[in-house]
Amino acid sequence: MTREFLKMHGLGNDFVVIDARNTPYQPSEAEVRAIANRRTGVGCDQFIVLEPSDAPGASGFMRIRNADGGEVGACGNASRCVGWLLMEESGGDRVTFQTAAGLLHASRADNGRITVDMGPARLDWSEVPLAGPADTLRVEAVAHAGYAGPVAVSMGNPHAVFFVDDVDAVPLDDIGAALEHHPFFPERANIEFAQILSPTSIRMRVWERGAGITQACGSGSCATQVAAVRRGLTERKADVILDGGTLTIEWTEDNRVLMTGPVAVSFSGRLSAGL
Ligand SMILES: N[C@H](CCC[C@H](N)C(=O)O)C(=O)O
Repeated sequence: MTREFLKMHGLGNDFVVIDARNTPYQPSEAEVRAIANRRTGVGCDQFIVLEPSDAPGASGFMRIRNADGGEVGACGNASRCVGWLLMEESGGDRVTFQTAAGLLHASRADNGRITVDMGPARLDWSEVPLAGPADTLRVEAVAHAGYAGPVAVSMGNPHAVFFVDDVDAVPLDDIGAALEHHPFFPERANIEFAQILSPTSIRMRVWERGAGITQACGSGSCATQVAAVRRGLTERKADVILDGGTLTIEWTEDNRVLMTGPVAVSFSGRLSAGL
């Protein structure tokens, strides 16, 4: 059997997207790894399957798999891509869809950009989760290679945000994996290094759980802005400047995190063999 897919990206964080709302599709971890492989497969950071949803008002369920095959609860850049696809399909300018972390609401913004309400920031240690009670504003138990005390926050997936003076000086290739797998993160973690440029702009680089260094991370940008506001470093709305481009993130007073940025379709294709 073969399946059509769309190759999409948000600021270079790229996805293979399959619409399985009419024909169920639950690939194994090995299948996802093979598709995500940039040498022998299509190549992507995350593999997205759109499934039927029985949640009232939801147009579908977005299943998120990392390149290592694991299923995760949030993927901001892919959420903008799926939101755009669903709005193109309905002709509307807002849409709701389900993820493992809850309902997301997407809407059209200016210049072809998409805004997704990524839901609340989860701030308690047990929600990240961490291995034990800790002050998530500065997790002293997490230290490696001279970096210590990140802010821990969940956007439906775990993040550890380190604030540094110069992100480009951080040897992310060398230390990302050790931090992702730090024992204080029982479900591993996405690792962000952030440099405050002004009260309304942050430069950030990311090592993603299950994917490594990516060009951009939407949920990581949300986590970074929440962390910066909690530390008193930025206003509630700021631009996060990533290797692949810029996202605008607002953490509202009623604890919703709104992410705005572009989406792009790279190409379409067909997957075959064992699908
Ligand atoms: N690139 C995604 C994040 C994927 C998170 C995934 N790496 C995880 O394990 O949680 C984003 O734009 O939010």
